[in-house]
Amino acid sequence: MKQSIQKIILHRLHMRLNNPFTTSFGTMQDKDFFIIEVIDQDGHQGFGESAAFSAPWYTEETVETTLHMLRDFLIPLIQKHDFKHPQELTKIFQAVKRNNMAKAAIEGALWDLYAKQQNISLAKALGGEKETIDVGISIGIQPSIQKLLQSIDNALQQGFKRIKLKIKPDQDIELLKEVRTEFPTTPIMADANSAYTLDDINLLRELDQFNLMMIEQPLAHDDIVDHAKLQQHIQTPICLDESIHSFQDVKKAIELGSCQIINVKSSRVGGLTESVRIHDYCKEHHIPIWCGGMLEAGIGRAHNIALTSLANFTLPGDTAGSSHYWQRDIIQPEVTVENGTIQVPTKPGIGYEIDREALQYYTVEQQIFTL
Ligand SMILES: O=C(O)CCC(=O)C1=CC=C[C@@H](O)[C@@H]1C(=O)O
Ligand SMILES: [Mg+2]
Repeated sequence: MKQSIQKIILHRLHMRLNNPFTTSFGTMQDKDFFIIEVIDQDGHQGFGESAAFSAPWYTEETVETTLHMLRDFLIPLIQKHDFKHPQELTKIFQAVKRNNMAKAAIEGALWDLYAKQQNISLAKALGGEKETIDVGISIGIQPSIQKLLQSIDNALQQGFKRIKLKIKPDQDIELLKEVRTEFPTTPIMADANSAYTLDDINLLRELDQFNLMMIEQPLAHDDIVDHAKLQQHIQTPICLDESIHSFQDVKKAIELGSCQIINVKSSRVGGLTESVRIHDYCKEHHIPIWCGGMLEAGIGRAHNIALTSLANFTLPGDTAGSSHYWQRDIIQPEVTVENGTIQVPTKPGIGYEIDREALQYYTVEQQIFTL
């Protein structure tokens, strides 16, 4: 496939979220990111989207480190090496430690291109089987409990299959009590984004009364040992997010008993190839997984939908429709959710067209690399 590639274009986009997204680390309203376009000699275009935020609060990567990695290391590695399949990139990219979000951005574009060259959907290329996927919604920290209850109610009316809430110290037990009073049986999970330590074990044990589907990443972003200790003291299943950067991390976390569920974000683990490896391993070990989100625009969202079509993505992911995030998305048609489900596209590649006019509207900078 390498020989056929002629050009790589980095489009830098600025897009404003419809609603500010607040976590225990702060509030985000604007997204600065890259669309990576890879063009081959037959005119096929593959697209990927970078996930790192402007500041390193979620992982160590940022928009600027993504640019540095792509421009100075990853694109030169692609220019230098031959490959027939996007799976071979894992090995080629081994020359660069971590920087998984930068790797995933370009790997995703090459997977899309590969699927288009094969004239099959990206979902099929990855081994996906589902025709529709169940989705949930992630609700950021709200200014008041009334606002939160209202947001949950809205989400349920739209049909989302589960609700993810953000919690943090002082906005946990009381908040969940109020939520459970209003919504006693709704499938609800809580994401702590590493806001607690093992000293909070008694408080975290109190969460068991709320019958949550899971608690996501309660302890440190780089821990799997304390999570294993915590899991022995609480009934609520632990789901790991920030702690998982690779297939190896998954193996160790399962072996240690650090979690019962995994949130797979292809950006965080370095791409789709690693995500499929994680999927297959978790399936074999009866660990349910779901696809997380990074407030992506349409291209990243399309990749998430294709990935979620694999069989062991048994729990609803954080994949709301385009209009939840954006005034106007960069794909056509936009992603729509009906009764809490999204149709997996069957057209070649990601299965959505790029809205060139929207892409241009949001673009602030462009760099072209020839091969
Ligand atoms: O809607 C989405 O894309 C999911 C948003 C979401 O919950 C998150 C996005 C990015 C970082 C985190 O705060 C959080 C998560 O931890 O999963
Ligand atoms: Mg999370």
